[in-house]
Amino acid sequence: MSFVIRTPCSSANIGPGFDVIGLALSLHLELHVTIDPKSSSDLPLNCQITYEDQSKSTESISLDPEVNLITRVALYVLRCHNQRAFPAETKVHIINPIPLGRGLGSSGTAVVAGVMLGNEVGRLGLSKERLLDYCLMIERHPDNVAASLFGGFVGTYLNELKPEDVARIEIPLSEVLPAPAGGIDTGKFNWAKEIKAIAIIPDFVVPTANARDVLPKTYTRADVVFNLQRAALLPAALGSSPPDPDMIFLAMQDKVHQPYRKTLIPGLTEILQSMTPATQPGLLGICLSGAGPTILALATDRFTEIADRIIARFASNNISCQWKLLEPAQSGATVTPN
Ligand SMILES: Nc1ncnc2c1ncn2[C@@H]1O[C@H](COP(=O)(O)OP(=O)(O)OP(=O)(O)O)[C@@H](O)[C@H]1O
Ligand SMILES: N[C@@H](CCO)C(=O)O
Repeated sequence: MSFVIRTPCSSANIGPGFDVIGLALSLHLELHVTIDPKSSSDLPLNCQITYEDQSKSTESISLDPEVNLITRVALYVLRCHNQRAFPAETKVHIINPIPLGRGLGSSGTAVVAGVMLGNEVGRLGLSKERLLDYCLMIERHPDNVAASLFGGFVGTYLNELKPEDVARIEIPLSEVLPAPAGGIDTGKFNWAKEIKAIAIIPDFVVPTANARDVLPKTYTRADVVFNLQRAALLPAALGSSPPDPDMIFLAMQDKVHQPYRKTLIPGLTEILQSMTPATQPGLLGICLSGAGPTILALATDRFTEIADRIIARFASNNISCQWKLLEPAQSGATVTPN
């Protein structure tokens, strides 16, 4: 048996939709999987991992199936279904173009790929809605994993779990969560075909955990209302064709996470304020991608000019960047025979 799991990366929040709104983007993690029970060797947990880095990341990825995030998640799903290891002679070749720890959802994408892998090799036949529950047991916020799993531009939610249920991660999910814990709204939001995403990816890592630690525990009513007003506008603004640049720019403003993350990302405030649709033709809006440090600029044209302006701002803080022109990935995670 041989198959490929393809999972898009994501940009979450898109400004005001902190932990709620996510967008799947056209940069895909691939797992090339073969299972050959006839060949015999003594693989740990029956699994051999090989890794091809196309992301130019400096961080190394473990090839131990009990440590590697993708296979660890697959084992969690398998063990919840009384399967202790991979089927004999499972080989997983990972091809990863997603930069690690930069705000393009590398970990959420790996978690989605991992639950898809567990579902396939264990022949579990779980629905994507149920797979999202497994993702949430690991990732805990739904915006990035829901975008990678379902694809497109999504609004997501979590049901409230009791803390004791959340803590029972080793218990089979069917006992912890008889009903789905979270999901996406009744459908995906529309995305206007003219809008492309420019990802400007600085050459340093911000672990998401650190970027969450700098956020306050409480907010003023004024800041909450500010974000709610803009988050309510955002899907309509980004779904309307032709796009209205002023409406999109306004709808992408945020007071819940970006202002606090400036301590981790030199020049962040200046970059977010450095241009508007009035001063940069083609620009629609600009935000931090995920927990950063990547900047996501939405635009209809002049992509190189917009990227160059943001790269120059980072350069004035001695930070180099790469950039990519991406589009929404509508299909989400897929499995195809090889
Ligand atoms: N393909 C992969 N294989 C194994 N581990 C991975 C893979 N991709 C990411 N990871 C793990 O996830 C970590 C990065 O996760 P982190 O949540 O900090 O950032 P991110 O997901 O890239 O950004 P964000 O959540 O802001 O979008 C990496 O350091 C690595 O340990
Ligand atoms: N919503 C998350 C990013 C996605 O992992 C955050 O901003 O911390």
